[in-house]
Amino acid sequence: MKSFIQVSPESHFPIQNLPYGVFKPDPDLQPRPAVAIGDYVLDLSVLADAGLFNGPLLSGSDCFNQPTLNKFMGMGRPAWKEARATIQKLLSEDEPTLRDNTNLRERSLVPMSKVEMLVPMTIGDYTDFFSSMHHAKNCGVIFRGPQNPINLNWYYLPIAYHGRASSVVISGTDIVRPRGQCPPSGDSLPSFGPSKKLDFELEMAAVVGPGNKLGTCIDINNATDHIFGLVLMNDWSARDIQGWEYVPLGPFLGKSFGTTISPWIVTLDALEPFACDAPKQDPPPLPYLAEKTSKNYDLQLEVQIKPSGQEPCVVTKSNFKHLYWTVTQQIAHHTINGCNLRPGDLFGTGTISGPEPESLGCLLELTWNGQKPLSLNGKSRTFLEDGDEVTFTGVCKVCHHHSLGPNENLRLAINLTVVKEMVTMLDLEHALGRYYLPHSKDGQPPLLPLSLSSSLSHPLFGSVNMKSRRRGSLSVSSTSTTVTYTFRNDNFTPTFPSPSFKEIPIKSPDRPPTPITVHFHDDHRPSTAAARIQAAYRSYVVRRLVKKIAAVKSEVDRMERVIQRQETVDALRSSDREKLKMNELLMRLLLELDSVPGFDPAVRELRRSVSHRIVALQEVVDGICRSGGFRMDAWDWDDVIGDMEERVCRERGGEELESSNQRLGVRAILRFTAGASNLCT
Ligand SMILES: O=C(O)/C=C/C(=O)CC(=O)CC(=O)O
Ligand SMILES: [Ca+2]
Ligand SMILES: [Mg+2]
Repeated sequence: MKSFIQVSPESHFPIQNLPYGVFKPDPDLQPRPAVAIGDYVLDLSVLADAGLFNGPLLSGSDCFNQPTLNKFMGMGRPAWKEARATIQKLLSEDEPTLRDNTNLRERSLVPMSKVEMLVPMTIGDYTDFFSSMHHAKNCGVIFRGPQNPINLNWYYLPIAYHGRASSVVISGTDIVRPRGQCPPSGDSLPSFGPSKKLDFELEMAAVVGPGNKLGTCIDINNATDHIFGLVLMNDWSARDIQGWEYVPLGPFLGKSFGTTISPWIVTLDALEPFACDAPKQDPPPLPYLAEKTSKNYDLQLEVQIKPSGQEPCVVTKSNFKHLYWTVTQQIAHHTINGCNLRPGDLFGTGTISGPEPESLGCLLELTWNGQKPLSLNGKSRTFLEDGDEVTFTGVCKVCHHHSLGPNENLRLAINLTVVKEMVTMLDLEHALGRYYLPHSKDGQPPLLPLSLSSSLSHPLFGSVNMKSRRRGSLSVSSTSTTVTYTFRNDNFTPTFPSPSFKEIPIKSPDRPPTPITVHFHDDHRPSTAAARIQAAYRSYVVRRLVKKIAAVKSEVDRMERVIQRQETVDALRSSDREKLKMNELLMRLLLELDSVPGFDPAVRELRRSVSHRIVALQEVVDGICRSGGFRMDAWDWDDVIGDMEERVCRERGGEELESSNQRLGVRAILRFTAGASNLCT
């Protein structure tokens, strides 16, 4: 079959392909569905308006007068076949309807170079599988070592994670280098910053057709009818962020910052001539995953990286046929629990790596996690750099047993994506700086992130609740410098109709003046005013100090949780360095508390209770280290606590112990030991 439109032999879009997409002919016009033919996009809304979709399923349908393809996708294979037959006929060289109608041709055929392509469907859900055995094996060796690279479950079910649909973007969209936490190396704490291991993942993705209702499943042998077509997909991955965060719940921020798809969806009808047998599965799949015929497509894939200002280099060549789990098995598995699929849902295949070293689908594998750099234009390269353009190409080549002419290479669309340094860096830095302190001035490692919200809502603070309101502050760590104070606690009834405000700057040696606002109501006598100012100032200072203690307390909570973990116990027992580190951290918390002046009894009490908890933790750490090779559950906790009490009494004086158990932190130890033994049973 040939079109009346000239299609060059190199084109991805001969009349045999006719992939679907959505485009805008002009920034001000509505998006509309199209197919690609040669160097043109064919506007399906124009053909529909001209009444040219006149088959039984499509005549009268508005599926091509939509800004996305979801409606058409939901109509199912019979409608897709009818549309393909109509479009192929309209474009064929012998058919005069479009060929000889200049006006219709001019309105419906738009040069591809002039249009903007959009993500062609609303993607409600996006799932990314892990279906190439070569990829799974290589990742397993890299992440977990060579002993047992592939978990047993991988051989029984198509593993996947739920990806983020809202960050799926169309080819050509800049990808911002993500920032995040990267794993600790050696004894350091996790670091934070732009990812240094930004990677591509060579994937394809299936776009779901009709889908299924919640509570039903799709039979494996009908699953093809739920696949509208395939796109190329790049699941951009930040390997350093991913490696730190993915245990135990799987990929999260290391992959959610962007996923690129090609603009054109190639239908399974177009791919049919290139179907081939999928790999034989051993062990055989469970019956719900066993298909009568298990098909892949012989679809050659290639990735090029073009460093900024340089020539592109091909870095890998793979093939869709290497997938172990087929897309139909993915669909059957995804729905076997009754999970519903909807038109437009996206199913990533997972990185498609082949068996050869030059057919690996991502830089993680190609450079073995950066240990074996590639050479790009003579320069050594491990991961992606800013300004790189990554291009995926998929091509089905003519096979001799299909009588396709020389024009009839079937090519999939190009995916062209530029990576740029992120633009929102400043805002993000600002927002994160409050929670994560990269380095303190003295070069000490930071205290780990402090969370104030949990501490402030802790009952411990009930007695110093001052009913303050913060103005304009949504965040608990707001740095708002205005404290608005009403005198509820000072025997004033808050029923004044229109209070006036005064700002009173407070000077302190270490920070710029901070105004606080005092509400004056109908009583303006100087003595009352002075008393109120004093009270307001005092409350303000108390709150500042409480906040400081709260931050330390929250860190103590965290340390208590950390110390309860068996890994921590093991590390403390086996390494003096760990013990030293832990003691230093606890000591720094004590010093931090010491810097809080205790002129107010409530503040003093609070400070004391937190410092006693730290002392108790120090005792627990000592106890753990002294307990040598025992397991936590084998300890005699009564002895441990008895020892501690005795020692604390000896060192700090008996009366304090008698005055309150809680103050000595013994209750904290008891709580801790109860938690620890629960943990171990
Ligand atoms: O084998 C592992 O422990 C982990 C592997 C991965 O996380 C690989 C990966 O990035 C998943 C993907 O291909 O999207
Ligand atoms: Ca992936
Ligand atoms: Mg992704």
